[in-house]
Amino acid sequence: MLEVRNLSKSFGRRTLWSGLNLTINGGEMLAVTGPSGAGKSTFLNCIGLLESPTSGQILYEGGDITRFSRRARCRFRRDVLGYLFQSYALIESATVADNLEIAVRNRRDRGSRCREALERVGLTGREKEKIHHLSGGEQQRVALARVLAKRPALILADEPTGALDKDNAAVVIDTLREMSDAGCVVIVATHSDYICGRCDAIFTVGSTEPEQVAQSGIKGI
Ligand SMILES: Nc1ncnc2c1ncn2[C@@H]1O[C@H](COP(=O)(O)OP(=O)(O)OP(=O)(O)O)[C@@H](O)[C@H]1O
Repeated sequence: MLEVRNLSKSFGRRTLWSGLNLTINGGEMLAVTGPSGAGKSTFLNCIGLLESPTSGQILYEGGDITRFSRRARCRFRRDVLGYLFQSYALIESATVADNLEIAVRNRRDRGSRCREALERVGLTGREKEKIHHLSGGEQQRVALARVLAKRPALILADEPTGALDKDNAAVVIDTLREMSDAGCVVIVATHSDYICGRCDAIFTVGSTEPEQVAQSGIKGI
């Protein structure tokens, strides 16, 4: 379970957002929306420990991750978190297989997990290709396969379909929905009404609590 309590973020004198509260359980998928510049990426980056909030708490399984030591932050990123960026964030000069294998710590099932993940995103047989030879849609499917192979409990996806055509976007959203249904906490920053409709709740950055889309346990606190 992830809880955000009274979270605020300012850059200098500019307050992006303040007093954010939400609770999201495993098995739930939350859309984070709001106008360009509202601070969606910054919100995800605070949860992903890439940025620090100005005040408030982010609790994961009861522990305040904003107070983690350097070592605990590394462990959290390594063991819990999966990040999917609009810009893919792959190692371009490396192969598809290299980009996936780096995400799986357990050597014993590394090969099978990577194969399964590539099959799920429709890239079986492409293991030896270099990332920079792939199309944008294929690169995002590799990034998605990397998250699948890693099997994180918390997935942060920042505009994951922003640069994709309809078919590739559908693979990404269907897969994130499946991972959520399998028990992950999934948070997606998006401008897309379609993606908002696939989520259990919508959180508009700038408001203080999420709005329900369907029956779900996500609630403001
Ligand atoms: N390190 C920083 N220092 C100062 N300002 C920053 C920093 N990072 C982000 N900002 C500003 O914070 C605001 C919110 O940025 P952010 O990328 O979180 O917005 P967003 O809602 O994700 O936007 P978009 O929908 O366009 O991606 C922007 O005006 C940005 O310039």
